Amino acid sequence: MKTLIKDTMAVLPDGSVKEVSIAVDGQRIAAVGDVPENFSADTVIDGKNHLAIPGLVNAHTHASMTLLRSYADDMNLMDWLQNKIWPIEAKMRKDDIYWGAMLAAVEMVRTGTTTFADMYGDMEKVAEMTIESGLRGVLARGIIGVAPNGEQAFEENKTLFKDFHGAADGRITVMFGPHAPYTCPPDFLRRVAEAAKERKAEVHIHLAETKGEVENCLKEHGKTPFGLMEETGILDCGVLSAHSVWLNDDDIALMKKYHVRAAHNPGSNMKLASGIAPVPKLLKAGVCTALGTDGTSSNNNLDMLEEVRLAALLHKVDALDPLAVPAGEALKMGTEYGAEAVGVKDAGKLEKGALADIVLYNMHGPEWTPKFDLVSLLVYSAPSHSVDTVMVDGKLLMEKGELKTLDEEKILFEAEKCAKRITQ
Ligand SMILES: CSC[C@H]1O[C@@H](n2cnc3c(O)ncnc32)[C@H](O)[C@@H]1O
Ligand SMILES: [Zn+2]
Repeated sequence: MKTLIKDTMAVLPDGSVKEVSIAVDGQRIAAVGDVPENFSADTVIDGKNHLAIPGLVNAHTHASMTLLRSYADDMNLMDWLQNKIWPIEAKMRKDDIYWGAMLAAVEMVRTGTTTFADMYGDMEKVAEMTIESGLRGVLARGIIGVAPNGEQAFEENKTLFKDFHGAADGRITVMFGPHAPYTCPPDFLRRVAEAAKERKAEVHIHLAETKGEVENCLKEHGKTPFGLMEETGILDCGVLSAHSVWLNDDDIALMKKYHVRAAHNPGSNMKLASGIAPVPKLLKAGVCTALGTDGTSSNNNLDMLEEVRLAALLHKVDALDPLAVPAGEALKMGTEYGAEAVGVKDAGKLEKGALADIVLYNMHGPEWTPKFDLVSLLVYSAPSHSVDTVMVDGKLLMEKGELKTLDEEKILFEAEKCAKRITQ
């Protein structure tokens, strides 16, 4: 299957914006500009007055938590988890996970996300969503490593890896998902590290999210969460570290040494009042720092353009420096660095040979007018409903606002039904 996106404005890997045509052949980009004259496309997309970017990467979420959107707000992390979220998650069945994930898929495609890194239970249902929607998914079975379900969750993560790693033409990869240092004891983490290493799998974990987590970790283990991860062997596996808010210089040095990738969640960190991650410091230290929404009960949506905007704004006001995270760097965090963080090779850039994960914004409308600087318009002004066309792996998931793989009305209906049942 060959597609030509003709005469679109495009954000290129060096940050410049140019008018080009983009040729896609199978899963990959065949040319950006200088399209060979004999390129015979099956589909031609008119790119005039559109802006093309590499697809947005949500580097940390819990897709099926869409069912819990607006269920528990204005609480801090541990109060929210222990008193509202964990009790209701205990009532969720496989069907709920599936329809919650499908609801997330609709929202992700509509807002320009092409890859998501997910951690939850019953992840074979999220794999099903990934296969059906056409999205790219980096899936981990979230493991709370204590009785009564720790061992079973660990086994389920191994099964998930066996059944789905590399599935859907390589669109699915599987990681191990020990939830956090405060839910997984050190010996359990050691076993997870061994299992991950045996399979050459990576680890997705919440680390250093709150001040209390770090204080308790120091009290109980005499080490920070990152120090503990080094001791237990988790850092040897390749780690996607969600949050990474409360870090000292030694933690940042460990992140650099072990090539830990941070998934910064500005919306969730603000809403749960967790703190402000030292993002400019991480970027300066050369730590790959991507963006995530977290689940929609702590955000409360999956709109990655909003996270790009929050990242650009939050760190300016925190550092009292308008250059702390410039617009172009924030966009890279949501695209190029995102692809690197979740371990998807050859993605996150509009260049020849890259995976064809492409989002087109329709630039007609007040928020896109006038057009001095298209990256500035995208990061500081554009509404996500101007996402017009979404391609993953060379296949169109949305064209001119029309979803190609998902039955939106049925999904909204079923998700509403599931949410009512679990909250009754
Ligand atoms: C065991 S599956 C994953 C688990 O993580 C919970 N969760 C959602 N958001 C956060 C967060 O910000 N920090 C820690 N844990 C979080 C989710 O509800 C699932 O129980
Ligand atoms: Zn999370």
